[in-house]
Amino acid sequence: MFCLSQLKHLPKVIGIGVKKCGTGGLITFLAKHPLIRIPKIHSGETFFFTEKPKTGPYTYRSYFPPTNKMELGMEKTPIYFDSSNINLASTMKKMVPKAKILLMVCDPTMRSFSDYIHEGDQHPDSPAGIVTKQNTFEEFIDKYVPKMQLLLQQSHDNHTSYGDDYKTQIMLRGLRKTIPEATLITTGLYIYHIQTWKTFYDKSNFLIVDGEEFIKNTGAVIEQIQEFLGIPKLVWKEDFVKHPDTGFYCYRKLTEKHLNGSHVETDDELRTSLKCLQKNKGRTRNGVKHASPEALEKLSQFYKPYNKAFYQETGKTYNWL
Ligand SMILES: Nc1ncnc2c1ncn2[C@@H]1O[C@H](COP(=O)(O)OS(=O)(=O)O)[C@@H](OP(=O)(O)O)[C@H]1O
Repeated sequence: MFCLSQLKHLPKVIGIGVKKCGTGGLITFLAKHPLIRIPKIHSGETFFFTEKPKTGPYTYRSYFPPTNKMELGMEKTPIYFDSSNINLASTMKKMVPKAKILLMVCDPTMRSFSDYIHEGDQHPDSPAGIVTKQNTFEEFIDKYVPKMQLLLQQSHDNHTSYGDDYKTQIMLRGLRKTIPEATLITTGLYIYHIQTWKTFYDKSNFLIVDGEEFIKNTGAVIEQIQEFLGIPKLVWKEDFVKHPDTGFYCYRKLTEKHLNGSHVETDDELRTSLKCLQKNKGRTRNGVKHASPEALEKLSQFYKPYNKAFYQETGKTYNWL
């Protein structure tokens, strides 16, 4: 008998994070490409490597829709990047050695505030959600930044460079279990979390995307990713249009009538034709929810040396200092 699961394959593309950097937009817009196929569950998030890696490749494969030789199965689970399991990258490499990895980073200060709002709204009973209900963002920063500074100082000993400090990499990942709400801050210490990925994936299979750039130039970033994945460019810059109210890019396939200008759309027509991300995306970056500039400045000062080290590590200057 013909069995669909026989046509299921392991993914060829995995988005590993970073949480709140735009990973939802990344997978949603990439899935507009006819060769990219994503799991139907949880916005394409399987959590396989954090929840059940021991169940093996057969289980992992079962999450994906059937794909032919040309098609690329893709998932993204933002927590992979800095999960408590330091061996996650090595397990992934063993199971899907040829997968291309997408890492979307963004300004860690803005990421932290976005995560703070997200946990309070989406997971009010989680440790982070409870802390966000009990503290304003400013109070949270005043309590937890000094705590993190102390832990980092104690762990760092005599190390001169940040990234290769294995003890601190382990310590930060361990905080997920001991002080879970601290991840609102520690996830943004990219320089530590990237180390294990660097060990297992070389540049040809690992693309770092800037989430801030993605917000500003969504279509250009999506074009760049298609190049990296080696698939024909079928989703273009021109397929993305800014929503007249939110200012975020949404998808709308460019058609002949747009090209020849035979029909000029009203804002209302535009609103109904756009395929935007769900409503809980875009709460902080366009100022619907805002934090005090002082709290953001404190956090940004805290991240500064770690951002600099990350710039050096990746050989790219982002705009977060
Ligand atoms: N096109 C478009 N529309 C709406 N929102 C956009 C878009 N592109 C990027 N973003 C930013 O994505 C942020 C959410 O990040 P993630 O999708 O990674 O969140 S999650 O980890 O999956 O929960 C989300 O963060 P918030 O602004 O805090 O909601 C957005 O700023």
